[in-house]
Amino acid sequence: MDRLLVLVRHGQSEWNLKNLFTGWKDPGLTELGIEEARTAGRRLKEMGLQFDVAYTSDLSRAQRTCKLILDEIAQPQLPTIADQALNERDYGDLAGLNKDDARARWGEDQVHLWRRSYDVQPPGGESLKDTVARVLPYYIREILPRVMRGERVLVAAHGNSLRALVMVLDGLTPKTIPSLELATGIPLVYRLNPDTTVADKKVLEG
Ligand SMILES: O=C(O)[C@@H](CO)OP(=O)(O)O
Repeated sequence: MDRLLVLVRHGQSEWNLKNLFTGWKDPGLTELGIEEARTAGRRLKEMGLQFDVAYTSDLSRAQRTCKLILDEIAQPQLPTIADQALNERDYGDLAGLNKDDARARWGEDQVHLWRRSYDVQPPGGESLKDTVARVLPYYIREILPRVMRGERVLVAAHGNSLRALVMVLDGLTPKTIPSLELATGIPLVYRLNPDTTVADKKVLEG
């Protein structure tokens, strides 16, 4: 049985381009982001991958990425479930601020802690730990049972909601998670063992 789970971060957004903290704000994709999403779809197509269901967040950059991928793999009508549980980490009061301006104001180290540490919350927002606490139950309840039944599942979501999932799948720790960066539009192709651990992981880049 093929227990296939593919994770893809959305293509470049307008706010990625402007270097703004985004979180639950809802900017669209840039031209490059659209192209990255199409390229992700082409890579999945080259691997001969098809899906039984897709999951995405409540935010348009992930939904558009999902749609562009499904168009590319000729599955435009695939059942797609959008849920807030897969949204980006809520950046709280940082949302809309320029990341370089934030470094100038609060210092490189503090901004890095807010962006990449496991348990430091940005002001008014979620730490990665908080994000894991909402993404993981949704994964266990909604997504994992399908994968274990042999349904092939695509998840198009966000840098930090997917870092939360990859942390669990790859067995990363609060110490090792800060160095994990997920590039836009690069599919992570997982195959799971019958006990839900990872049998195989491929990163579809280049
Ligand atoms: O701004 C955001 O919401 C995220 C993803 O773009 O940024 P960061 O990489 O800083 O966590």
